Amino acid sequence: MAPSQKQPPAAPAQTHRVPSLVKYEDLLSRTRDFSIIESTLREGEQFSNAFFDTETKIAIAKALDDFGVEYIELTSPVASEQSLADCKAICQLGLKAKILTHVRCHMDDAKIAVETGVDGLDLVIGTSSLLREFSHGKDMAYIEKQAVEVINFVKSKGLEVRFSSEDSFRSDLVDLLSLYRVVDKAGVDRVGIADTVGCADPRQVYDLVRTLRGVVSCDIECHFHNDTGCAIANAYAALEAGATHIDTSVLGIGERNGITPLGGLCARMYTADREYVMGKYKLAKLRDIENLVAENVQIQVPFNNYITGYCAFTHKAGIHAKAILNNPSTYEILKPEDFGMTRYVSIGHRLTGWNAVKNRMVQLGLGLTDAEVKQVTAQIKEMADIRPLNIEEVDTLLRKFHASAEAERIRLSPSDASLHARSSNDNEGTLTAPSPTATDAVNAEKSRLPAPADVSAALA
Ligand SMILES: CC(=O)SCCNC(=O)CCNC(=O)[C@H](O)C(C)(C)COP(=O)(O)OP(=O)(O)OC[C@H]1O[C@@H](n2cnc3c(N)ncnc32)[C@H](O)[C@@H]1OP(=O)(O)O
Ligand SMILES: O=C(O)CCC(=O)C(=O)O
Ligand SMILES: [Zn+2]
Repeated sequence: MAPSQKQPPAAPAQTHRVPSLVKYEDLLSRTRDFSIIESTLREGEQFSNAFFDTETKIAIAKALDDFGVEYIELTSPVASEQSLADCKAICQLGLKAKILTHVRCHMDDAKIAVETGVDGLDLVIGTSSLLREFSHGKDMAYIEKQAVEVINFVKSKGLEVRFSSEDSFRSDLVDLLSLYRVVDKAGVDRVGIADTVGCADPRQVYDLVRTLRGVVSCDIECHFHNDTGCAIANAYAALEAGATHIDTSVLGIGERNGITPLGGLCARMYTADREYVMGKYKLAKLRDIENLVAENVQIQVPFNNYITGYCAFTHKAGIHAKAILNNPSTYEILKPEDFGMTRYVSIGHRLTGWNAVKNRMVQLGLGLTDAEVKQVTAQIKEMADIRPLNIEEVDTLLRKFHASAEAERIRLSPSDASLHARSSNDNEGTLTAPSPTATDAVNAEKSRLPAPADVSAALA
């Protein structure tokens, strides 16, 4: 570019807003200052397949503690003798995370719970007319009186206490806010909002939490079911509106199809503030925690799971692959290495492109000219029109192609052969080979259909 055409140097990126331009919404937001209440050992135990013996509960609690969640919520000790014993056992582990147990807002339950050694109680009672009529049969006046009584009792024991209204989004708003005002005045540490049936959308969540933020001075916890697919978005909207605590479970397990998943919430919050999330959670442990829980409840980690799904960092189409190899930010919002994962570029299919194939050639140490890479890419596409090839089949094809290209070069001009081979090795810095955490993606490729005769013959 001629000197006269030079652009002025770019202004430094603006990282802080001028105070007068900070919006009220930004001041409310807790997306950079929130806590996770991990409820795999409470809500997760309500998942249809869940049965956690003591040893498993302890392993899960330790893993979550190591990951860095701020709270671990346990099943009510009133549920069974073993639940009581397990609650006590987990309290004795000396974990960094605070241990909570989840009980009905009733003195009988609270009296048992405060003796277990927990750091706090999560009290709950249904406030929607449906639950008042068909679950516990109590009216709002009774609920209010009971709530204050139980809160005072728990506080008198020096424990943290949260009060939550089950089915908040189908409860009367005036009833709800009056109740929360009363419990806030009674000195509750947190109030909870629960979308028990998964009916809420992010806008409703934002409105309710923001309104509540103006009514109570205590912390606000939110619990979102995923029946209509909004559990993560709702959690994010709640934090934007000033909620301070979000309930999660590993892989989202819980009643019906569950709640906000721990991994999904991490992915979302990392996108909002990578350093903050990486600073407080050991993200590379997610995969092991999910595998531990999946194995215990006899499910597979879903293919499209946030972060750890087998194809979460697999890139396929040629246009994507080229750009990814030049700069991964082009098609990745999450950096796989931040989660102990590995990127994988899949090439044995008809959507592949020569840039991706060239990259694989370089990985294999096989030098070809760009024109030759384009030729072998055409061969891959032709074969992959019959069925996709796995990585070993692609490698076989590339090696065969390379050997015959080399032989041809030597035949034509023996002294120039090695020059050709070296000329295309200029892309080494951008390589991405299948590696241990990409093995799921590689194995999936291998397990596809057996080779039809014409494909196998070409590779033989
Ligand atoms: C939305 C949620 O996930 S809330 C959390 C759900 N968790 C659990 O249910 C924990 C596991 N539950 C259990 O082990 C049992 O249900 C128990 C021990 C809590 C109660 O068992 P049971 O006494 O046999 O009652 P059952 O489960 O049939 O019915 C629930 C009882 O709790 C009462 N109840 C429900 N919510 C509340 C509440 N917040 N405060 C007081 N009582 C309540 C109901 O009225 C009903 O009592 P009743 O029929 O004896 O009058
Ligand atoms: O205690 C809470 O806030 C939530 C209880 C619960 O699991 C629900 O309402 O779905
Ligand atoms: Zn729930």
